[in-house]
Amino acid sequence: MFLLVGGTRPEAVKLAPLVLALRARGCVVRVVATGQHMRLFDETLAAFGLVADVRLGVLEGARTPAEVLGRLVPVLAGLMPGHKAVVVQGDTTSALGGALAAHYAGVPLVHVEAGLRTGGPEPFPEEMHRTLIGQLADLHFAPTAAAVAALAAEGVAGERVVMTGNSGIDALLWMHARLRSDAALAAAAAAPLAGVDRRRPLLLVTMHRRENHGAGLDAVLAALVVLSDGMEIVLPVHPHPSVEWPVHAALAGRPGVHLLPPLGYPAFVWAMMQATLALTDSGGVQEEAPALGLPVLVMRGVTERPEGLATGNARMVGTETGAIVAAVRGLLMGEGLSAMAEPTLPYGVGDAAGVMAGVMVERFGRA
Ligand SMILES: CC(=O)N[C@@H]1[C@@H](OP(=O)(O)OP(=O)(O)OC[C@H]2O[C@@H](n3ccc(=O)[nH]c3=O)[C@H](O)[C@@H]2O)O[C@H](CO)[C@@H](O)[C@@H]1O
Repeated sequence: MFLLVGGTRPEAVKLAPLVLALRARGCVVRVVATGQHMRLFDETLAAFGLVADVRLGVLEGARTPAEVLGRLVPVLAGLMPGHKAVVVQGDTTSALGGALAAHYAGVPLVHVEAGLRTGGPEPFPEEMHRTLIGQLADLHFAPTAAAVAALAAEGVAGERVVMTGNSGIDALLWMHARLRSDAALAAAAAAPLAGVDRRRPLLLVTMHRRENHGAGLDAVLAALVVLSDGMEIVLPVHPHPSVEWPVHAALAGRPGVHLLPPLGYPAFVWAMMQATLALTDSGGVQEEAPALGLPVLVMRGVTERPEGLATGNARMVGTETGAIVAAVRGLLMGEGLSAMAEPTLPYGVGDAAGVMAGVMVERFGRA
C-alpha cells in the first residue's frame, strides 16, 4: 500500500496522474488530504475523478507554516505504519510534514518534483521545504535534467534519482484533450469567461507567492490599473486575505477587469487556452504555459524553473510597475510575442506518472 500526502491545489494536480497510474498497475493507494487548502484540494482531485481516502481535520485555525507543520506531523506519523512507501510532491508545508512523518516512522519516502532549486533563500519557505525534503527522500523523481544536476550537486546518490518529467504536464495534456473532445465540459469550463470582450487581448493573471504580499502586490496592481485600459484582464483571486483584500480594493469594478474566484482546474486550463499572455508568480503556470504556447511573464526575482526561459516561452519581469507595463505593452505590440507562443515541452512530454509508477512497482512491489 502506498500513502500519498497532499494539501494544496498544485499537489492535487501533480499527484492525481500518479494515483491513476499506480492504480492502473494494480497498486493499492491511499490519498491523505492534510486540510491545508481542503476545498481547493478536493475540487482539484474531483476534476480527475478522485476523492481523498483520508481527510485530516487538525488544521482549523492554523495560520502560519509553523502551526500547520506542528499539528500535521504527529497525526501523519500515526498513519504511516503498514505502508510500503510515502509520496509527497513539491514544496508545501504539507509535503514537508509528510516527509518528516515518514522519516520518523521509518517508511521509505518518495519525492515528486525533486531537485528544483533557486540556489538562494527565496522563495520562502518553499526553497527550504524542498531542500529539507531532498535530504529525507529515498527516491527522487526529478522532472528535468537541471533538477537531476541540482540533486547530484547536493551529493544525492545517482541510483536514488530518476528523471521523469513533471506530472503536471501529464495532467495538463490530459485535461487539454478532454476540453477539446467533451463539449459539455468545455462549455462549463468556458462559463467563468462569459463577460470577457473577445475582441481585445486577454491577459491572464495569477498571484499568490508570499514574498510578493505587500509592496510587490501593490506595484503589480498599479500596473494592472494602467494596463486595463487596452486589454481584458482575467484574475482568479487567491483566497489569502493578503491577496484578496488589496486586489479587490484596487481593481473591483474597473472596466475590462474580471476578478474571479479561484477557477476549477478545467476552467483554468480553458482560460490558459484562450489567453494572449499570462502574468504570474505561480510555479505550475510557468510549466503549463509553454506546453500550450501561452507566452508567460514571471513576476518573481528568481525562478527554480529556468527551462521555460531557455526555450524562450517565459521571461522574468519582477514586480515593478513600470517593468510590467512595458513588458506587456511591448509584447502586445508584436515585439517577440510569436516567438514566445511557440509550444514547447521543456518540463515533460506527458508520460511522467507512468514512469514514476513503473519505478515504484519495481522498487517497492505492487500491493
Ligand atoms: C515556489 C513554487 O513555485 N512552488 C510551487 C507551488 O505551486 P504553484 O505556485 O504552482 O501554485 P498555484 O499557482 O496555486 O497552482 C498552480 C496549479 O493550479 C492550477 N490553477 C491555478 C489557478 C486557478 O484559479 N485554478 C487552477 O486550477 C494551475 O493550472 C496549476 O496547475 O507549490 C507546488 C506544490 O508543491 C509546487 O509544485 C510548485 O513548485
